[in-house]
This record gives sequence, structure tokens and C-alpha cells, in this order.
Amino acid sequence: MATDFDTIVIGAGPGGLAAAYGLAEQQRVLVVEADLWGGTCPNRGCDPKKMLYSAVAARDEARRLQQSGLDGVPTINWPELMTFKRQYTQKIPQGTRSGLKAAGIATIQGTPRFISADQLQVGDQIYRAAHFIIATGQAPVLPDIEGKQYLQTSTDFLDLSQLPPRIAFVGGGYIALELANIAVSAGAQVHIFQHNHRILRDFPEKDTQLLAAALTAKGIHFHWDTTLASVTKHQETYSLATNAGQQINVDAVFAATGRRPQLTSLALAAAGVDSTAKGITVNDHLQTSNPAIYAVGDVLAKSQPKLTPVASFEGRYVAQVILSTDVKAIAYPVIPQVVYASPEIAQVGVKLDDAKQQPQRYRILDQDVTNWYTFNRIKEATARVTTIFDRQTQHLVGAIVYSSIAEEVINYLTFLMSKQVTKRQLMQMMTAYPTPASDLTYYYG
Ligand SMILES: Cc1cc2nc3c(=O)[nH]c(=O)nc-3n(C[C@H](O)[C@H](O)[C@H](O)COP(=O)(O)OP(=O)(O)OC[C@H]3O[C@@H](n4cnc5c(N)ncnc54)[C@H](O)[C@@H]3O)c2cc1C
Ligand SMILES: NC(=O)c1ccc[n+]([C@@H]2O[C@H](COP(=O)([O-])OP(=O)(O)OC[C@H]3O[C@@H](n4cnc5c(N)ncnc54)[C@H](O)[C@@H]3O)[C@@H](O)[C@H]2O)c1
Repeated sequence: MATDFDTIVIGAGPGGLAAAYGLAEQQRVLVVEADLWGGTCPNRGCDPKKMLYSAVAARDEARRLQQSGLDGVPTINWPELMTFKRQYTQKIPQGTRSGLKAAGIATIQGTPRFISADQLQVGDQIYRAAHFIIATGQAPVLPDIEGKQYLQTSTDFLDLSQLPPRIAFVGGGYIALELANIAVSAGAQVHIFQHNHRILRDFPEKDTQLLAAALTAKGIHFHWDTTLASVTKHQETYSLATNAGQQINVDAVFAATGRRPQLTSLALAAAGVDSTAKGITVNDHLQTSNPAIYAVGDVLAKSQPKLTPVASFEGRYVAQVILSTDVKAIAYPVIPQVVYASPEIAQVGVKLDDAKQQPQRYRILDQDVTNWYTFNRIKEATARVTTIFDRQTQHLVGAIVYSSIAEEVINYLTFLMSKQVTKRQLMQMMTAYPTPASDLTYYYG
């Protein structure tokens, strides 16, 4: 039996949901989800991670204020923290699905596969639609080593009932650093194996070196230029052998070596949708090689960072493309990126290395702000803000922030960049004092 919809969305994460809600008022929409409604971000990504990070950030602040009015550093109660997190995550799948139903959007739980250019099979049911939107996100990749079956992922870490006393992470990207920082703050002995000498390769090296030093001081043991060769299980513990001939015993080992688009079960070839190992290829309207099928979010092969606001932006955009005839090519706004470690590193806009290579085009203002009132008040060990300006227009075009409040400062700078606010215009505005926002004019030099 064939059931008809205007659009079928595959995957109920931030990208798919934004598309479905954008279409719902004018179309008959079906969303198919194979696993958890809401997707990675609220179930096993950004949101649960940041709930655990809340306790870490509070503890960090108390640590910094020792001998400045606070006595004693609180300890993290992992089971309580996990209960706090689960109170939030447990409601997500059902709440997400109910929200869709309330908006008149049909929902099906199952793993779909294309059987033709306009038909999708879920179980023994076949669904036909004029348009499809693929929004299936990414899943962790495990390195192909001996003992691979003992490797866990970020999903497992974010749902640990008890914190293992000795933990290893493989990889030096966002996930390894954010989760290692949570683990060491909560009292675990933590190792990071990084196969080269560079963490967070997308961020400026100077700031990443500062972060590695800060995390080392906090107790994380970085094993540089080290590859995990094998994992052997001994009752409840694991023995890790490295290419450098080390043998390290831990209670849990997590791979954070990147994520890969989830495509295999979709039978894309049956629908004429092209993809590469990096994801689904699309044109500047997020249309795949089959013009009736679009793709949004982490599943895309794209140069933009794979983040929640980016997926949501693309979802909203594709809904417009489907509903209107003359929508322009997608134009991404500037995209801020934040690594939630202790401290945080954030960046937006023109990359520092690119700006350095074009001194005639860009002015770089690199400021050690550690002793500024805002950062001194919270006893930052080191805080830095680098701003990048277009010499011709004088507009702010890029920024890098290294501080425990980088997430806040980068958002202000992102707004100023997006609206092309000049120093003169900024001086005409007022912000509450003393706050991180009251420093903004100083970042213009
Ligand atoms: C540990 C971690 C922390 C993160 N922290 C942040 C952060 O702080 N800030 C940030 O912006 N981003 C963060 N991210 C990235 C963010 O989660 C993703 O960018 C975002 O979820 C992408 O949304 P999406 O809709 O493209 O995909 P997803 O959220 O992955 O949703 C895809 C959905 O499709 C479903 N699906 C998969 N295959 C199929 C199929 N065959 N059929 C039907 N359904 C299918 C999946 O079950 C899932 O529900 C983090 C990611 C991780 C893993
Ligand atoms: N705060 C945030 O916004 C946030 C947080 C977490 C995740 N994310 C998203 O999730 C994505 C995935 O995060 P991630 O940390 O898994 O990936 P990543 O690409 O950021 O980092 C992967 C790391 O693993 C290393 N690596 C790769 N292959 C390896 C191997 N075989 N052995 C050892 N090391 C290896 C790389 O050098 C790199 O350091 C991010 O790129 C981002 O899009 C965002």
C-alpha cells in the first residue's frame, strides 16, 4: 500500500526537525526516526555534555577563587550529576515526538530505505512523497585496532552511572577534550592519546597549546604522537598498548577519533542520491543529485563546521526552498565554534592563520586580557582575545577567545560581526557595567 506525503524527513535531529516544522503549516509532512527523537544534540551530544560541564565550570570557578574569599574546592558527585542529566535527557525523545504530533506532523519509528526515486520503505510499509529531506547525522568512528570491541564512545561516556577511576580517550578533537576535562574534574585519572602533536587542529595553535598546558596542570596526561595499538581486557580492566611500546592500564577507554555520516541503511543508490565518505553531496540549494531529495545537517559533505545551529539553519533553509520558487543559494552567517573545556576556546569568522598570511588585507589585534577587570575578578590564570579587522572597511571579521567565559564573549563578537558594527557605532550604545559586554569597545583597539 502506498501512503502519500508532500515531504518525508528522514532523521529527527536538529536539522530534520527544523525542516519539518518549517514545512508543517503548508504541507503534509512525515518524519521517520530510527532511534532517539531529537537526535544527537539533546540526547547524546551538546545538551547532556553541557549539563555535566555545569558542575565542572562551577567547581573551576571555586578553584580559581581559593585564597580570594573561598575556602575549599567542592567535589563532583558523579551519580547525582548523572541523575541531574538524565532528568533532562529522559524527557527528550517522547517530548520531541509529541511536539511533532501536536504540530500536525506524522511520525514513524523505523529504519527506512529508498526503493525508488520517490518511494521509501519502512518495515513492510511503502511511503511516497514529492520531496525527501535526508537528515540522518553522523555516528562515531572506531579506529580499526585489535580489541576494538572494548572501545566505548561519547554516547557511553555521557551516560556512565559510575565514573571509572582510570580513563583513556583516543583523539584530540572537541569530544576528547571536552569529555576528558569533565572526567578529570570529577576525580578520574585521565589519559589522552593523540596520534600527532596538535589538538583541535581547526583552532589557532597558540591557544590550543595554552589549553593543553592548562589541562595538563589539571591532571590530564597527554600522550603525544602516540597511537593506540591494541586493547586487551583483564576481568574489569583494560590494558592499552601503544605504538611507543607503553602499556597502560585503565578502567574504560573511549574513542573520540571523529564521526562519519550515517548513510548505509538508506539505499541511496535506489533514489539516485550521490555521496562520498564525507557525506551526501549537494548543490548550493542543498539539493542532492536527485533534485527532489535534499540533505541537511551533519550528514552533508560540507566545509562548514558540523554543529547544531548549522543543522537547524540548513533545515529552515530547505523548508523555504521547497515552499518557494525563487529562494537564493544558501548563504551561511558567520558560525561561532566553542570548545567547552577549562578554559574554553572559541572562534568565529576569518581564521587567524589566513589573516596572518594576508597582512595587507587584515589587521590583527592580539590582546592578553588576563589582568583586565572582567577576567581578574574571576581570577583567570590566562585570558586572551584576538580580533581580526578588514583594513579597508574597518569591520570586525574574525575573533578568537581563550577564557573560561569565551562562550559569552564570542557570541557578542559574533553579533557585532554579523551586523558589521563599527567602533564608533558601538560607542553610541550602552551595556550594563561591569559585565563582559562592557569590554567590547576595547576589542576594537
Ligand atoms: C558528544 C557531542 C557533543 C556535541 N556538542 C556540541 C555542542 O556543544 N554544540 C554544537 O553546536 N554541536 C555539538 N555537537 C554536534 C551536534 O550534536 C550535531 O551537529 C547535531 O546534532 C547535528 O544535527 P543533525 O540533525 O544533522 O543530526 P543528528 O542530531 O545526529 O540527528 C540525526 C537523526 O537521524 C537519525 N537517523 C540516523 N540514521 C537514520 C536512518 N537511516 N533512518 C532514520 N533516522 C535515522 C538519528 O537517530 C538521529 O536522531 C556535539 C556532538 C557530539 C557527539
Ligand atoms: N563544542 C562543540 O561544538 C562540539 C563538541 C563535540 C563534538 N562536536 C562535533 O562533533 C564532531 C566530532 O568530534 P570529534 O572530537 O570526534 O572529532 P574531531 O574531528 O574534532 O577530532 C578527532 C580527533 O581524533 C584524531 N584522530 C583521528 N583519527 C585517529 C586515529 N585513527 N587514531 C587516533 N586519533 C585519531 C584527530 O587527530 C583529532 O584530534 C566535531 O567535529 C564537531 O562537529 C562539537
